[in-house]
Amino acid sequence: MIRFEQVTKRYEDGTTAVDGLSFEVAEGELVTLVGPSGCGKTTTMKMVNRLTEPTEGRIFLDGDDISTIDPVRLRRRIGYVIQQVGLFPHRTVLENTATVPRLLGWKRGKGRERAAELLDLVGLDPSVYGDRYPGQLSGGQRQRVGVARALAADPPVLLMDEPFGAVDPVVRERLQNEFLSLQEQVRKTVLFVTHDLEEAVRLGDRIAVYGQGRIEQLDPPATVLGAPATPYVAGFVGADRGLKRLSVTPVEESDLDHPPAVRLDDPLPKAAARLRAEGARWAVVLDAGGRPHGWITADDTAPGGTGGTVRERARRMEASLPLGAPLKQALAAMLGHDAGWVAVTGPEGTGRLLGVLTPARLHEALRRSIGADARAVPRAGVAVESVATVSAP
Ligand SMILES: Nc1ncnc2c1ncn2[C@@H]1O[C@H](COP(=O)(O)OP(=O)(O)OP(=O)(O)O)[C@@H](O)[C@H]1O
Repeated sequence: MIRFEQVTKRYEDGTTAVDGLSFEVAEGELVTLVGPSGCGKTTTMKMVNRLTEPTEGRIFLDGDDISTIDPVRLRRRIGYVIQQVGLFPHRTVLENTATVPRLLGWKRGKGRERAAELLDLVGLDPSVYGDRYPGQLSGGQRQRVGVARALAADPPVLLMDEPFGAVDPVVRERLQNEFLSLQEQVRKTVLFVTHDLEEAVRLGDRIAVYGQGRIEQLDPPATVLGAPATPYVAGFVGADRGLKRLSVTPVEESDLDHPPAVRLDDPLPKAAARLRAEGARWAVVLDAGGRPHGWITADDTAPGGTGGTVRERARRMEASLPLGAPLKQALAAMLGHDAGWVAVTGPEGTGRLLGVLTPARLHEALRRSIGADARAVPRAGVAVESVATVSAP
């Protein structure tokens, strides 16, 4: 959806803000850009909507080289949310939200209808807030209007530059949660700049960790925390802090998925029927005691002539851990076995399968852990970044 090809940006004074950047963001994916001040995050964003032009390299949006698209038309395809929301002070919330539809020449009624819909979507009742002026809103409410306004023309892409940077930690957490559920509904392709690692972990499908002008690692949050690609990334995630987060968060029963399970001694047609009935592409294979043995795909169960049992076609998978084990152990098992899931067993001693943990669910568990910590800290005087000081003993 968005593709950077060897993009470099040198400002006139000789500063190289971005240096040979190549990466891709898939449709509907949310990638957070995180890194220290001045490492080129904002420059990266501004090149996407052509507020800044690259010195070298090319950027593609949905396959189109953006240097060939008129900037005004380009920006209609891209919503932009920044920290200083930039609402017009003398226009009402509804009018502010309808800015882009109006610029696009929509009929006034249609624009206002759409604006009201969006205010609702970001949790602001249009009948209460629509006629207010920005000065009559809290900081968090203003940010919500900023998000609603960026979504007004339904652009496929959103660029968000520290959108929640100016609000206090409690409001920020609420805005993050709201934005996550909003994103589940609208599934935009999002580039999200933050200097806050926790925010990056919580929101990102993947995190791009910036060094000076370049991306040091672009991976799902759990991988960035658990397996930093370079010493720089390890330093940035603060070995202690990131690993502690994974080390102190246990795998819980609610984190588990439950794919169909078949037994080693089941006849293949029975396994095939089970998979068909559940519309699944694979099943966990259990031994006679209900302990995980491995897995089998729907293709593996396809009739091969003589029938036979699951045992003959099952694939071995040894990544397994007990319920309550830390996420770090789960991640290590996934990475160690190059597996897309790990078997989770319990209760104590029996080794019986309870369910499986996938990378996506591991990420959710991480989010849960961050959320729980954020709620546990007192409202005043706490920097949301200080995971090390608020993590469980
Ligand atoms: N218009 C400009 N002219 C010259 N240098 C600039 C300009 N804009 C940015 N820079 C420099 O480019 C580098 C990258 O800046 P950029 O704003 O992209 O960083 P950032 O990672 O977004 O930082 P922050 O987190 O502080 O916003 C910095 O060294 C900055 O001083």
